Amino acid sequence: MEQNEGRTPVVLLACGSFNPITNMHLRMFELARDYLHETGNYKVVKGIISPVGDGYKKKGLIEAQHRVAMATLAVEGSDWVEVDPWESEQTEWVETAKVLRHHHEELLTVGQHKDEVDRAKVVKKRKRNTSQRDTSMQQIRCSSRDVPQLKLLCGADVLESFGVPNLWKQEDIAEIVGEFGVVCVTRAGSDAESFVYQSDLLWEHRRHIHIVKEWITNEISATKIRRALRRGQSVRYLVPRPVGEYIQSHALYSPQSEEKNASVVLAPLQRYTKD
Ligand SMILES: Nc1ncnc2c1ncn2[C@@H]1O[C@H](COP(=O)(O)OP(=O)(O)OP(=O)(O)O)[C@@H](O)[C@H]1O
Ligand SMILES: NC(=O)c1ccc[n+]([C@@H]2O[C@H](COP(=O)(O)O)[C@@H](O)[C@H]2O)c1
Ligand SMILES: [Zn+2]
Repeated sequence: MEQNEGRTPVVLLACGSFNPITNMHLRMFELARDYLHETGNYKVVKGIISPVGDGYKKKGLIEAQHRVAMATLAVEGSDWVEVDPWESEQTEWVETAKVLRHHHEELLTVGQHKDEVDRAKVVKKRKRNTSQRDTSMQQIRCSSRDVPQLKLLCGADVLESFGVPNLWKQEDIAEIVGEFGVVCVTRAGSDAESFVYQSDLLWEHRRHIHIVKEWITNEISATKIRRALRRGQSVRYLVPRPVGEYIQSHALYSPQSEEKNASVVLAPLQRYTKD
C-alpha cells in the first residue's frame, strides 16, 4: 500500500510579523510536519508564511515589502514552504480567521480547478473508451475529497494570546480551533497544555489543537534579533544567510525603526476596544 494512502492532506498557515523571519520560524514548519506525519493520519502538502500587513501597527514593525522579501529569501531552500503576500497587501489589518478563510477559499478554487481538469480528461477518455466510465468517475470524486485541510501553525505565545482581553473575538477563536485546527509549537515562557486545560472553549476543541514539543529548545525571537541588530551585533546563524545580507544591504533595523508605531495602539486592540 502507498505510504500516504488514506492520509488527510494538510496545508499549514503561519501568520505573524516575521520582523524579520528567523531560523526558528522555519524550524516551526519542520517540527509541525514531522509531528503530523508521525500521527500516521496526515500528509503535509504545503506550508504558507503570511506576513501581517503594516496596518497591524505593532511597535517596530518595518514595511511589509521588506518582511515579505526576507521571508521569500528564507524559503528559497525549501521545497514545500512558500510565502503568500495577500495578507500583507491589504491596507487594513486582517483578522487571522479571515486570513484562514481566504486561503481556504483558494484551496477550494484550486481543488475545483483540478476537478474541472480531471473532468475534462475523463470526458476525453470516455470518448475513447466508454467502458472505463465508472473508474473515471470514481477518480473525480476522490480528487474533490483531496482538498487539503488548512491549519493554523503558531507558537505557544500566540495560543496564549487568545486569553488577552480585546485581542481576539471569541467567535474567531471558536472558528480557528473548531473549523480549521491549530498546530502549536512549544516555546519558552508559554505553557500551551495548561492554557488549553484552563480554557473551556479550547478544551472543547482540544482534539483540533496539536501541541508539538520542541525538544531542541532555543529562544530565538525576532525581538532579540532586532535588538542585536540595533546594537551592531551579528545575527549570523540565527537568520538565514540571505536574510542577514538583505538586512545589511537595506540597513533595516535601527533605533528609529524600533520606534515605529510606538504611540499607536495595536490594530486588534483598537478594533475590539471600540466595540
Ligand atoms: N522560538 C520560537 N518557538 C516557537 N514558536 C516561535 C518561535 N519564534 C517565533 N515563533 C512563532 O512564529 C510565529 C510568528 O512569530 P513572530 O513573527 O511574532 O516572531 P517572534 O519571534 O515571536 O517575533 P516578536 O519577538 O517580534 O514577537 C508565531 O506563531 C510565533 O509564536
Ligand atoms: N484577533 C485576531 O485575529 C488577532 C489578534 C492578535 C494577533 N493576531 C495575529 O497573530 C499574529 C501575531 O503576530 P505577532 O506575534 O508578531 O504579534 C499576527 O499574524 C496577527 O495578525 C490576530
Ligand atoms: Zn511574536
